[in-house]
Amino acid sequence: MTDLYQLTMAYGYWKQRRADRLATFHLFFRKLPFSGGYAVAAGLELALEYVRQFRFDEDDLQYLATLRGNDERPLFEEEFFDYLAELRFTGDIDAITEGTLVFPNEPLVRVTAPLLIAQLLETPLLNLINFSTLVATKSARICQAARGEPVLEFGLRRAQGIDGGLTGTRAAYIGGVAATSNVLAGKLLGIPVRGTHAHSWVMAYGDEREAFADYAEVMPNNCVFLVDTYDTLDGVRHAIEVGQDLRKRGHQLAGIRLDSGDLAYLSIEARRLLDDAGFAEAAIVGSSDLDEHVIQSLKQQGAQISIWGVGTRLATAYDQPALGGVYKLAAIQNEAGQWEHRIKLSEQRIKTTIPGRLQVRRFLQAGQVAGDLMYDELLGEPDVTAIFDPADPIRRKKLPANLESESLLLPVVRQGEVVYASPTLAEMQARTKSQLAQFHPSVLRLLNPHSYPVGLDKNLFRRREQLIREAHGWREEV
Ligand SMILES: Nc1ncnc2c1ncn2[C@@H]1O[C@H](COP(=O)(O)OP(=O)(O)OP(=O)(O)O)[C@@H](O)[C@H]1O
Ligand SMILES: O=P(O)(O)OC[C@H]1O[C@H](OP(=O)(O)OP(=O)(O)O)[C@H](O)[C@@H]1O
Ligand SMILES: O=C(O)c1cccnc1
Repeated sequence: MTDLYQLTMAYGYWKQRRADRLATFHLFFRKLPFSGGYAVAAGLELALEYVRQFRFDEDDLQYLATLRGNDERPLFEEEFFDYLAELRFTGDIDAITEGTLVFPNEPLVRVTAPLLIAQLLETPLLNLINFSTLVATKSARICQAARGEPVLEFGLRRAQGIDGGLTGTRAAYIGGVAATSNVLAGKLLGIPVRGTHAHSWVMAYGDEREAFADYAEVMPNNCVFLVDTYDTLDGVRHAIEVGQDLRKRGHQLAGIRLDSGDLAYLSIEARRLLDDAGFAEAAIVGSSDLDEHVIQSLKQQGAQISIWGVGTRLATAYDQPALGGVYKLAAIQNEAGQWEHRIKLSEQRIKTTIPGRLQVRRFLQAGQVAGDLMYDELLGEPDVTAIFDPADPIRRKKLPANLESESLLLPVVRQGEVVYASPTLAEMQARTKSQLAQFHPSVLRLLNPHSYPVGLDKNLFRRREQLIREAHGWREEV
């Protein structure tokens, strides 16, 4: 599971005897998704499982042997397959744990390994981390808009294939949803599952009251009636009537679901009808193309929805279909075994990479985050006096002395062995929640958020500026 060009480079490194030089790569994104103020890291456990299982099977090699160049000769020579057959991941990986809030340019994953294998991991790591981080972020935004009320993930039918559905549900759960309609995710990942019924149940009967009554007969302990098939408020009245019968049988009407029309108006009216009939405990589930913006607007309108069903726009990260995470070489050993920095220039300053072997230190002040400082372990201990914006040399944030801090990149693989026990998904979800509590609301707001200070320590900033000058062939500082 990789792109062909990773294998063409791997072949080249092997032939040119560069395969075993140690190199450090960073996986990071440059721009926050959804025009938001934060992202939620996710996908690490999946990436570690990939690394654990990494190897070329016999049938993989047989397939690669069929590939031809433009002269119809084999692309790879036979001995390369003997090499690949023995190849295992032998390097080190450090990574930011799932559920951590992350920001542009910070390495979410750092790989230090023989060049050939570190390169081969580019595509799978990006595939596994990008989508999960994107959906976990979307989920956190949606849950934030719901202000602690349960969000149910209903997106499987619109997800990008089976794996998109499963991975999407996993990430949505890390971001904060309470449960999913996705039974496969329940079975395989232990995520709580919930479900109501569809319009087809009511349409199969024609008579709505009879449909609700029959449903209540077979499933008295899971009655959330979808009331909008014909006339929504009549539907609420029918739900109440069946709820009264349920009570006589010793059960409770769990709630109703609204799936069309003006959800603010209808939920307020439905709440009144339910309360007047003595069903104050019955929940009102709202669904219908919801996302964080619609939920926020409904809240502002006083909508009486207590559970939010969100499908398409969550599972597909509808307004931004991809996170632009990249994987860049930042340092490599030379022939003598000494580490050298590497930088990629760009006309856009923000796209010029950050060289070195990076660690991220997050500073805390009175329980709230103060800023993230990236530094280069190859240059030694960080200078913790200020955070320099890599995109703008004028912008820097001074850090008070003796602040509490935490290193975000943790050792997860050492010499090819996974040394990190992934937390449970529920623990990852709890981490997202506790992380969100550490950030100022101005960073978290959905519209035009304040940008959180993330940058380089003085040593790395200077080193990078020097490398930029050298790469341009400028000798003097201007
Ligand atoms: N009061 C409201 N304020 C803002 N947005 C709302 C409000 N009520 C509903 N919406 C949103 O407006 C959109 C309405 O969608 P649309 O007009 O396509 O049809 P619908 O009412 O859901 O009916 P149907 O499903 O039958 O097509 C949905 O995204 C819904 O979440
Ligand atoms: O709107 P979403 O956020 O994707 O939530 C899931 C939707 O899936 C179901 O209906 P479906 O979309 O199949 O049909 P409908 O649009 O006609 O209700 C459900 O009734 C929700 O409307
Ligand atoms: O259980 C539900 O209400 C549900 C499940 C999937 C999609 N829409 C709604």
